[in-house]
Amino acid sequence: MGIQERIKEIELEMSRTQKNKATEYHLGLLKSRLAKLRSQLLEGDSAGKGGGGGDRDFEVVKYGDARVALVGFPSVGKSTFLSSITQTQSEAAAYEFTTLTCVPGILNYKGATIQILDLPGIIEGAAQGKGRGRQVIATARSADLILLMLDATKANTQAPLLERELESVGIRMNKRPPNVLFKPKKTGGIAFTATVPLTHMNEKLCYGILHEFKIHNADIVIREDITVDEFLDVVEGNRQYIRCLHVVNKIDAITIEEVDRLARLPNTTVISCNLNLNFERLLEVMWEYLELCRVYTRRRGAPPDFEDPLVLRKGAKVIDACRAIHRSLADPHNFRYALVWGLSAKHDPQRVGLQHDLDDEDVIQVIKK
Ligand SMILES: Nc1nc2c(ncn2[C@@H]2O[C@H](COP(=O)(O)OP(=O)(O)OP(=O)(O)O)[C@@H](O)[C@H]2O)c(=O)[nH]1
Ligand SMILES: [K+]
Ligand SMILES: [Mg+2]
Repeated sequence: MGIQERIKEIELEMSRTQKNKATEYHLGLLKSRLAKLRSQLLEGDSAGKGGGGGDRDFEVVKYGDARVALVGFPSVGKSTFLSSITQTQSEAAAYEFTTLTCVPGILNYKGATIQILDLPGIIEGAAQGKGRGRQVIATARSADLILLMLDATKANTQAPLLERELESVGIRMNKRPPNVLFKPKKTGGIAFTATVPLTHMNEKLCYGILHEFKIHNADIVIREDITVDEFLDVVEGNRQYIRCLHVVNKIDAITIEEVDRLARLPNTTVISCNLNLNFERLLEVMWEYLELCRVYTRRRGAPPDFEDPLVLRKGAKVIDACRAIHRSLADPHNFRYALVWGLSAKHDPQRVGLQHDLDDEDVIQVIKK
């Protein structure tokens, strides 16, 4: 029996099993078997078996400070959107599957260079290799932000279908990794600790799942009330935690009441490419979701360079800024101290070391030895 059939079989068994205390353990084990098979499917892809291989023209080199992927059903307006916010013209048309490959564009925003990838439309079953599904999903995995583009007239059904496709290949949207320590070892058996009461899991199920994965020695410390699925995410370890924003396009085609309702959904921004509506707002939300941090450099005796900031991740320290200027600068042999002006500074300027936390729009001057 192939992997696909075994997946189908387990899904069927799960759907037939009633959910209650008595079946909790059994369902947990089925879930772990399912997770294992799905991972095998993914690994098969990256090894070039399955539908993933032989598509060099699909791969686009990462460029700029961050990468945003446009994912959605056919004809929701992904290409129209790319052509509206970048200089790149990606062919758009009223028929499905107009776009057949990955088309990159560049957006310059607030001093940052953001790569936007227009992708072919995906349909239900994409994760199993329908259409260009696998290549699209592999590209989505490499993004810092996924824009899940939806057609306003079908948003209610499209959103959950797309989410399921992406989740089935290990993409976790707008989630943080579970607060669990998991450390496989060579010997010593399983050491299990939960620092909080567990309401969806228990120690026995944890052992059962680890047994499924042939893990017999490991330290486990569970620090939050996780679900079985979250425990599997930790054990498998190949999940991709990515920010995701739902972009509802074509709001010109629905009633104002419906626009209002959609706009209030979590992680959602509504737009119309046809009417050029709400782009400013979308860019602001995108910026927020990318969690970037701009740091302006200044040379001794010169004003700060506000044109070309260092673009770092939120939470960046002085050491990250130094590395972005030049690798050798973060070396304690070269770095003496830095002067920092801005939100992170107690006074302007503050004299700081490599571990100082920077804030968006700080100004930095590095003093070398
Ligand atoms: N009413 C309306 N139509 C739009 C809007 N944006 C795009 N369209 C139309 O939707 C159709 C599909 O647009 P595309 O940009 O090709 O869609 P896509 O998602 O790239 O489609 P594929 O590449 O086939 O997956 C075109 O006829 C566009 O003119 C919009 O805001 N409102
Ligand atoms: K289209
Ligand atoms: Mg397109």
